[in-house]
Amino acid sequence: MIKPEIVSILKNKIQTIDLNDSANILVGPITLPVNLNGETVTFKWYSWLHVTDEERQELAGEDMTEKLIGRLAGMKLADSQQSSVLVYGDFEHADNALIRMHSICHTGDIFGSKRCDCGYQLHQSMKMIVENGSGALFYLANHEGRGIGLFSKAMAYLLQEEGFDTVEANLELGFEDDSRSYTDAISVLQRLRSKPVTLITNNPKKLKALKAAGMNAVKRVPLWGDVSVFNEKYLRTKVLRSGHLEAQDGDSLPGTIAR
Ligand SMILES: Nc1nc2c(ncn2[C@@H]2O[C@H](COP(=O)(O)OP(=O)(O)OP(=O)(O)O)[C@@H](O)[C@H]2O)c(=O)[nH]1
Repeated sequence: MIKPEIVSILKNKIQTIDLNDSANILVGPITLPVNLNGETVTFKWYSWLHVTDEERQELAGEDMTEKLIGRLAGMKLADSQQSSVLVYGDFEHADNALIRMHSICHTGDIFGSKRCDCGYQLHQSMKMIVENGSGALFYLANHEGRGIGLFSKAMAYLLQEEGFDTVEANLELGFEDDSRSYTDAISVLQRLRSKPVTLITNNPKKLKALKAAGMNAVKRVPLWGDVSVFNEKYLRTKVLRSGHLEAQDGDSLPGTIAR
């Protein structure tokens, strides 16, 4: 039996976002003070849970929060992946909002690996959002290795140590180069803001995904940086093989990544 006071604390912080054949259950906002380059910056944090159509129907009704809490302990959510979003400023109403759709990178974001530019992009985009005054960083937890998962990424890294590039390594292991979906994140974005956004990315596929979801007024700002001998080939492969838009004069870096 879930105590009524527990339900009443959580009820107003849980909402369902319906998709065609499934749903996302969004929880938040939660106050999240973050250490950003030595300064404390306060974000509003949300996480969401993707549920199937069947689960949505089972949870439906006035007592949805109670039913959800009742199932939570049995759902083994730590064994799967849930994504989240850090929101800054008056995200719903601000005229200019910067968005980052950041694919999880255990090695780059957590360990600070220099084999990719992910850790740099994560921290730099948080900084850009705060400097802009409004924005959101979506941290997409089922995107590891451009959708192949951490274990497979470890295997892909071993192939890369033998000379395969990042795209070839994915293909040799039986994956597509890029199998990421932005549908869930876009549904959350559309719930939190209906005005135009500017996307921080070098990847035109991300812009295309937002436009395909009906968000026509989307602009882009590039984000290149932290180029080193360890990731130069990886970055060049993104431009040459994965369709990333190369740096222009005036972008932070890298002059070395040329066609
Ligand atoms: N399969 C594979 N994935 C990698 C490798 N290095 C980084 N990643 C993953 O690539 C994802 C980031 O994708 P990128 O192609 O670097 O960049 P992007 O997100 O498409 O584009 P930007 O928005 O410009 O950053 C993260 O999920 C990383 O885990 C690699 O060598 N092989």
